[in-house]
This record gives sequence, C-alpha cells and structure tokens, in this order.
Amino acid sequence: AAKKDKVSKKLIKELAPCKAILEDLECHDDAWPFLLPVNTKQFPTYKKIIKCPMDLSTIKKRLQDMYYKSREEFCTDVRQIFNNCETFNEDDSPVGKAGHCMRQFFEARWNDLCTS
Ligand SMILES: Cc1ncccc1N[C@@H](C)c1cnc2ccsc2c1
Repeated sequence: AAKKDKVSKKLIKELAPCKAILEDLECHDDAWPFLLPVNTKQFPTYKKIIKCPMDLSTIKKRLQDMYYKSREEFCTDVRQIFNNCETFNEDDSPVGKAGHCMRQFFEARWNDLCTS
C-alpha cells in the first residue's frame, strides 16, 4: 500500500499544475470554440473528418477522474484540441485564429512548467 500511496502522491503533485493550466485555458478570451465537444448536428462533417475529438470540458473531467497517468497524457489531449482545430478550420477563420492563439498560450504555460 505504501508504494501505491507514493505513486498517487507523485501523480497528484505532477497533475496539480495541469489543473491550473486547464483553468487558465478555460477562462482565456479565445477559449469559446473549445469549451465543449463540437456539436456534430451543427457540424455534420466533423465526425467524419476528426477521428479523435477533444475539448476542454472532457479534459477537465479526465483530470477529476484521475484518468491521466502522467503530465504527458494531459499535454497530448490539449494538443489534440488544437490539431483538430487546424485540420477542420481555415487559419484565417475566427475559430482557426482562436486555435492558433490558444495553442501559443498553452505551449508557453507548458514550457514554464517543464522548466520550473
Ligand atoms: C472548435 C471547433 N472546430 C470546428 C467546428 C466548431 C468548433 N467549435 C464550436 C464550438 C463552434 C465554433 N464556431 C461556431 C460558430 C457558430 S456555432 C459554432 C460552434
């Protein structure tokens, strides 16, 4: 049991900064396209084009459910949001521009974390 506790303590320590970054992403002015799963009734082609949909509410739930086993898994899901955005949206569209801005914001926060 002691070993397991050590692992989970390490995990909480490792994932706590991820929760803080997620909160900053959610309250960013350009977060609006990414807060909830893309509505496939509104965007019928989305399901066909995007194989791994991801959004901030799903990541929030995964953090709460202790789904992530490392910081890297969290980072991969966040990057999935922005990769999907680039695949589906034109760079100069409102959603495309928001995606580029949010990705820059995230990667800067991620670097701070990894170099802190
Ligand atoms: C991130 C993303 N990628 C592709 C399609 C949609 C979205 N976001 C949704 C929320 C969205 C994005 N933009 C609009 C504009 C009118 S409804 C609506 C809903």
